[in-house]
Amino acid sequence: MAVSKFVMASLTNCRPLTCAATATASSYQERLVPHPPDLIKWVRREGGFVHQAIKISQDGTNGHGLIASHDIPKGSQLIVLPDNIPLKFGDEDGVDEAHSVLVKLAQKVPDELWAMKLGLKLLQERARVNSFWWPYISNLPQTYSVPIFFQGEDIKNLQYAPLLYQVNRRCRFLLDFEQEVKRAVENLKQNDHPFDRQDVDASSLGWSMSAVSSRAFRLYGKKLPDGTCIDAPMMLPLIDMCNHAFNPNAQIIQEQDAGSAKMLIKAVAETPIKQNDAILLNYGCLNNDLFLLDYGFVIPSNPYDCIELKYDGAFLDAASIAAGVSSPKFSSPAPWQQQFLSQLNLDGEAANLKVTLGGQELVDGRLLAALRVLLASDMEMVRKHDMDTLKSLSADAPLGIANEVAAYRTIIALCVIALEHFPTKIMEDESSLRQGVSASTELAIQFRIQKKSVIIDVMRDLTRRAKSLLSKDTTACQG
Ligand SMILES: C[S@@+](CC[C@H](N)C(=O)[O-])C[C@H]1O[C@@H](n2cnc3c(N)ncnc32)[C@H](O)[C@@H]1O
Repeated sequence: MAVSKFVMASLTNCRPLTCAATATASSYQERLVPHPPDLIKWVRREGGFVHQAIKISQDGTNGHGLIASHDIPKGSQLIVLPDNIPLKFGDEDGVDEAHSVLVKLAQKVPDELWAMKLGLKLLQERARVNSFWWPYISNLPQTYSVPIFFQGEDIKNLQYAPLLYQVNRRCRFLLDFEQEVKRAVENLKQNDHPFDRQDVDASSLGWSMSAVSSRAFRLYGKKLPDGTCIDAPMMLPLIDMCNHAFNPNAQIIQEQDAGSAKMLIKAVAETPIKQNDAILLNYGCLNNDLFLLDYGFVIPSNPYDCIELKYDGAFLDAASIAAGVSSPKFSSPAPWQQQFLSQLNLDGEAANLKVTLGGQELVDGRLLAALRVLLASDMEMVRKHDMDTLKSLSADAPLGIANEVAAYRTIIALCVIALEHFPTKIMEDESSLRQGVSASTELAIQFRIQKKSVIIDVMRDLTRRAKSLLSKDTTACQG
């Protein structure tokens, strides 16, 4: 269920909350208006600082970006934003009716969709004719490549149930929230209306949620009387033109302004930056699900990408039989094994059955411990080890080589089953890409290729580990 593309507004003499109807690779570059104001000049005019070597580049493959027009030494300030420039959802917006409607609507947004809360404020400013932030907002992309805007076929093309679930959840939320917004504003007077009496639909809500999820940073917000600060998402004009890298050359820091209690937000060079280098920030060590859902891109060979599986006894029995384990106990664990499963929160009413493969951990510690324990027959031997050792892949076969190899082989069999669940093979996906497809189909296919690659990498790694253990075992027997 994709949110339909933006509808045309019929309102005049206002800032319409509409967008382009079709998204192509080049439309992701297009801005809300054809020739938006110069963002660098605006930031300087409003009291911010922009290093003279910082320029906006419009010819990158990742949309607009910032580049250095000459070398910049490490530690240099690149951009400094005073407190008035970031766009936040704050108390300082006053206590008028329009703001209180916005606050009430924001309270109805679930926490994990925090981007929608700030999105309401962004939409309000987008609709406001004399918004202070118009020079910034008009420079925002017109469309986003996040999957809530994919056609149904491309959502299916993702082929990965946990992501399909998230996309459907977001689409359903936006469609319901559209009704919520309509009800909240239907009888309001022009002056009290948060969106200048414009129609807000699921598409415009989706636009603002995506603008925020792909550009906002979670920083320290308001200072509380006890001196601590609450975490607040904010949009950082110009700084948010930086694209992402896991090895960035810039970072964001917050500092108290010497002359006031207000915070300054700075982008600072973390490494020396060479002429023509892109200025890059790390958006976070995220898997491709989050990069695609929130930012609309996929990172090839992402070291943090992983696949999600459900811990299921019958499924694990099938996998371990396929791996050559005789009479596995996953669906009928002994009471002492069940106790371990409860300790791992893999059994019981409030169990969390989600486990992962890939990423930094390679095998979810809880899954590895469960496999080691359920494939063991000697309770005393298991009880000699603490849980951290049983969960750690770096622990050297804590329950013996045969147990360890059986655990690895079971995971490899799980991987084979998981791969078989994808309707296409990587070779077929690559062939589809070569034939030429739309931007969103390409993104969906790249996403699923990466998921399959994660599984294959886990299989390769565990096969290598099993071989190495078995060769150690043979050497020990011979010695
Ligand atoms: C904070 S904005 C950066 C500025 C943006 N490129 C623009 O045109 O306004 C984040 C967006 O930039 C793009 N982007 C950033 N880093 C990227 C990367 N490493 N690969 C692909 N797209 C990237 C994605 O569209 C993402 O949603």
